[in-house]
Amino acid sequence: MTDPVLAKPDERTLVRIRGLTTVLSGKTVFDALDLDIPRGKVTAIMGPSGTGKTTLLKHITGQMRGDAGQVWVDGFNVPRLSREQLFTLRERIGYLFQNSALLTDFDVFENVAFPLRQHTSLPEVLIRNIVLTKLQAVGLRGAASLLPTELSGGMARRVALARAIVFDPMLILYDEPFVGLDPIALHQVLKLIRTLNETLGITSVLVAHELEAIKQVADHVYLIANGKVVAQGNPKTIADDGSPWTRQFFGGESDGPVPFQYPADDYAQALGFKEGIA
Ligand SMILES: Nc1ncnc2c1ncn2[C@@H]1O[C@H](COP(=O)(O)OP(=O)(O)OP(=O)(O)O)[C@@H](O)[C@H]1O
Repeated sequence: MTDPVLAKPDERTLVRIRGLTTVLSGKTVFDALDLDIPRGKVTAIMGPSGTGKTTLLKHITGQMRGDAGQVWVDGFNVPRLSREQLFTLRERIGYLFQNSALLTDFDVFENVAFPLRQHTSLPEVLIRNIVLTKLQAVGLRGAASLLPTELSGGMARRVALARAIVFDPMLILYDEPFVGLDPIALHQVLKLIRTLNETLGITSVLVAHELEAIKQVADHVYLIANGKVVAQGNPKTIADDGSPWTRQFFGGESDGPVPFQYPADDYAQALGFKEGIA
C-alpha cells in the first residue's frame, strides 16, 4: 500500500522525517535519517561540510526527493505531492540564504514586493502596506528606496528576511544566515530570528556552523554526520555530551569519527611500495 498524500497535521511536529535515504552521484548522503522539527521553535542543523544540510532543506521544500523514506510537512507527504500541491506548500515556507540573493536592479521596496507581484494580483495599495509592514518588522522601512549596492551585508540579510516573510510563512528555512556578518549585524539578525519566532510563532530551521550564535537563538540542535543524526539536544550543553562526534565537531579536531582522509585506495600500493605495482 502506498502512503497517503495528505494526513492530519501533527499538533507538535511541523516536519517529520523518517527513514530518509538519499544517494547522490553514488554517495549515500542520508542513510535512514529520522528527524523531527517541532512547531513554533527554532531548530538548528549542524554538521561537517558536505554532510547534507542544504540537501536536507531541499527535501523539506520538495526541490529534491530521496530514494526511500518519508518527509512530512504540516500533514503534506512532500515526495508524493503534485506540482500544484508543492507550490501551495512552498508559498507557506520562507527562505533566507547566505548570499541574500537580492535583485540588483530593484530597490529594497521592489525586492520585498517581488514575490507578491509574481504570485498574486493584489492591488497596489495592499502590496504597499504589506511591504512596509515587513520592512518595519526588520527595521528597514526607511531604507525602502535604496538599491542593494547601497546596503551593508547585514542590511541585505534583513531585506531578504523581509522578503522571506512576505506571505506570512509557517516555516522559515535559514541556510547559513550568519556568514560574513559583523558582531552588530549578527546580533540584529539573531534578535530578528528570535522575534519572528516568538511574536509570529513561525517555526524556524537554521543551518549554521556558529555554535555561539546558535546557543543564543536555537531551542534544539541536531548534529548530522554520515547520513544520520549522531547527536542532538540543547545547544548550550550539546558540546559537553562526551560523544566522539561532538568532541570532534565542536572541539575542532581534524580526525575522529569523521575521517580526515577522503576514502582512497591503499596508500603504500598507490606509491608503488607493494608487490605488483611499479
Ligand atoms: N544535485 C546534486 N547532485 C549530486 N550531488 C549532490 C547534489 N547536491 C548535493 N550533492 C552532494 O551531496 C552532499 C551534501 O551536500 P550539501 O550541500 O547538502 O552539504 P552541506 O552539509 O550543506 O555542506 P556545507 O556545510 O559545505 O554547505 C555533498 O557531497 C554534495 O557534493
